[in-house]
Amino acid sequence: MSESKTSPVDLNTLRQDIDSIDTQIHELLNRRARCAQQVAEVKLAEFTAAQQFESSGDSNSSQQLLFYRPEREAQVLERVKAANNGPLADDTVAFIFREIMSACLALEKPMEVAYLGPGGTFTQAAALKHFGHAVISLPQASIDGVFAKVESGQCHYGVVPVENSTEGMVSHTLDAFINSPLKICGEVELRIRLHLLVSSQTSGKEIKRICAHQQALAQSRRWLDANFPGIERAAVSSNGEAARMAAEEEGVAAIAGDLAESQYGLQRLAGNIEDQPDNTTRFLIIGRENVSPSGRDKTSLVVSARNRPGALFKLLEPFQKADVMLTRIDTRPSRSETWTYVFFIEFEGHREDPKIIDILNTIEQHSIMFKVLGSYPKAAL
Ligand SMILES: C=C(O[C@@H]1C=C(C(=O)O)C=C[C@H]1O)C(=O)O
Repeated sequence: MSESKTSPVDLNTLRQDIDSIDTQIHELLNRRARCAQQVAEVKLAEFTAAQQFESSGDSNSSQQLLFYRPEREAQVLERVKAANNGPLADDTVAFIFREIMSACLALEKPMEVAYLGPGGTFTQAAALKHFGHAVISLPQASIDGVFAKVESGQCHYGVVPVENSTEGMVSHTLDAFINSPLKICGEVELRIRLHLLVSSQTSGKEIKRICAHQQALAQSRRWLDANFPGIERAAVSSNGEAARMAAEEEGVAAIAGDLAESQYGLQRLAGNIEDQPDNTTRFLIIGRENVSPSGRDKTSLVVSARNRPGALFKLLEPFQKADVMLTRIDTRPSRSETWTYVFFIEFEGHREDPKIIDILNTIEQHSIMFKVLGSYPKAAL
């Protein structure tokens, strides 16, 4: 005879248990929030003391930057994942703690994050995944617009797409870095799941036109050929814009993600219609401050060498000698001189690690242009 038959657990008792656990979680959450507030007070006191010596009058904006510590947040997320014994999945607990930290930090004043808009795009989803939902996310019309908002100090951080697993690099983002003083402060990876969405007025009726960003159309082309042959497809400026059109025009369907679906109150006719099941986009967090080491970091570098035999080899050799893992390398034509190239190199480690300092010094000697774009924690979610 099974255990549950001899001593059936009563539903009411279970619910009382849940209520009592919730009360404890609630108390602990507020205890944690008070602790985070105290950390903020300590940081502010240290900052104010340091300023008395430097006397560089500073704004509210940089006070907010003082409270937010990307490397510490990455460590918290890694720690909860490592300590997790289930039944909740590691990623699930990390997401919950992501939101807890976001809410604690927003007690001071929510951070403002610029992203490539409009609302409902995957870049907004990436911003919320990285910072949690307590930030204020502000849509910008272009990648340059995102850089400008952060450079001017109007926003604390920015989020821009940098590469897609099926479509390759977003070259505009790489080019923007070359002339910008901003630093890479983090990275986010997002599984891109595309859905066919319609408004309630279109649901059940004929679809006359399917709108989406050209990348989303390309990423679901085979599915569309099989399921909607002969229906007009229109490329629009973003998935968010496609969702807005579907919400307003009868007979229009959009291909977009979860966030656009909920923001525009659309219905899902078909889910996960992307042709590549592991379709992923990587985004970068850009900011004005360097990030301290978290222990699990990456560094991005842009460098240009004299155009002569073995130039690229000379740039890469120090990594091999020091046994440092390269995570990506890309080439872009240099804007200043025809047929010269700049290389974007990404590798594991932080610019303050002694081994990395040596590598960077060697590379700088072999290059005509050299710029560390930033060291930042590897994506933890
Ligand atoms: C509490 C701190 O400050 C902020 C809040 C954090 C949190 O809630 O865990 C973590 C890092 C910071 O963004 C801290 O630096 O420890």
